[in-house]
Amino acid sequence: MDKKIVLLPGDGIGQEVIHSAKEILHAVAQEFKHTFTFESHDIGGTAVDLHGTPLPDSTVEACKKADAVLLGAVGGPKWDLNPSHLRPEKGLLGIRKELGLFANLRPIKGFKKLLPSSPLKQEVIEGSDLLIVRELTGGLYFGTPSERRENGNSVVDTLFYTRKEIERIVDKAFQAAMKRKKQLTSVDKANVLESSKLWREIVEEKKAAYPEVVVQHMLVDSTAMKLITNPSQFDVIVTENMFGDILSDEASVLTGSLGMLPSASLRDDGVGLYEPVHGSAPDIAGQGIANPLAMILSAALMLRYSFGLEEEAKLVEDAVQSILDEGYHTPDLKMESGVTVGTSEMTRLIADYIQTRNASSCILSCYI
Ligand SMILES: NC(=O)c1ccc[n+]([C@@H]2O[C@H](COP(=O)([O-])OP(=O)(O)OC[C@H]3O[C@@H](n4cnc5c(N)ncnc54)[C@H](O)[C@@H]3O)[C@@H](O)[C@H]2O)c1
Ligand SMILES: CC(C)[C@H](C(=O)O)[C@@H](O)C(=O)O
Ligand SMILES: [Mg+2]
Repeated sequence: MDKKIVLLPGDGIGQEVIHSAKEILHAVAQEFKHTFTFESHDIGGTAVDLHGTPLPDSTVEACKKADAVLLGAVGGPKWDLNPSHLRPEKGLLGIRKELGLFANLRPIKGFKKLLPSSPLKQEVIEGSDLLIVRELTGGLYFGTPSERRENGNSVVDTLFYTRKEIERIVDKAFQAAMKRKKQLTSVDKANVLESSKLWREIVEEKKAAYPEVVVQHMLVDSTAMKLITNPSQFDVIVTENMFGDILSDEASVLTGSLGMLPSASLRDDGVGLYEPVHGSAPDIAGQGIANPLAMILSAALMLRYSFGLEEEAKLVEDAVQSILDEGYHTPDLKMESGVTVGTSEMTRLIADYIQTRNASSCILSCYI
């Protein structure tokens, strides 16, 4: 299979973990005889510095022509005082909107051996395996006007959703639920927000088309509590843009680190941008200790969703589990015992596993 992949490293540890994804994809390509070609483009703060904008037209054009896009992370203190239109985060929101990536899938699955990154008890998190389906191109992030008024002394953000925007993400979530445990939790703030009332109405209407799916509505505040006290009650969660952003970072404690959560940002025709849930982590950038697994697992999602390469995706995921089973982990992860490694060593261990594991299964199949 021949595929053209655009890499958007961005800023901070985005620059480091994107190398890891590329190395893993090289290993996959070599083992399965695919041709993946890579093209890097600027986004975020790096693009502000080089081109005077967080999202150059050349980046948008390249992403539109690509078979898939991998993004590292954007942002950092260097750009914190930039005017709003030059903030690195505008580049990220811009590319999501330009590509029409309305559905952000954030799977949260604990890997064996990893301890939670908080004082949560191991038995609370055991068996938690959920999927947050986050609406990505609407809501507060994109509402207008969002500007200072009264000489800068008052401000407004608008939470705006159309029926169509809610319907398509709710459909996506029902479809995901049909492939999993047929259990859907729709999270909103319908006791206060009009947008949530419309959201709830639409979920109720859509139920008829998916009669096998058991649906519950939950308010976002109590969901935040239940997510870390009884996570195994959840399977698929669907929610609006900002609630999904906050709940997914919270849910990352179940997996041991924010550095473990991958995501796929999709539209309906298979076009996708794949990005870790974490940010540019300025506190550890440049030290070679960033956990590359969220980025590598995002590349696995790309193989599965954009290229239909299930075996390859599964091999990458198995490689991650096996290397963790052997006790190797980056400093952000906690284990009872094990060996602490940096970004490049962790990446090499996974690439080696992919190459040797696939070679041994090939030798075996040659003899059978
Ligand atoms: N998708 C994105 O590009 C994205 C996502 C979130 C935040 N951001 C941006 O990143 C910048 C920093 O934001 P923040 O500090 O609130 O969030 P962050 O996700 O960058 O970091 C939060 C904490 O998690 C740790 N962490 C995150 N990823 C890690 C990894 N792979 N390995 C080890 N530790 C990891 C960091 O060291 C930090 O202590 C901001 O400019 C923010 O806007 C970008
Ligand atoms: C950087 C920011 C705009 C972004 C978001 O809120 O969507 C990030 O937090 C994420 O989760 O991808
Ligand atoms: Mg976030």
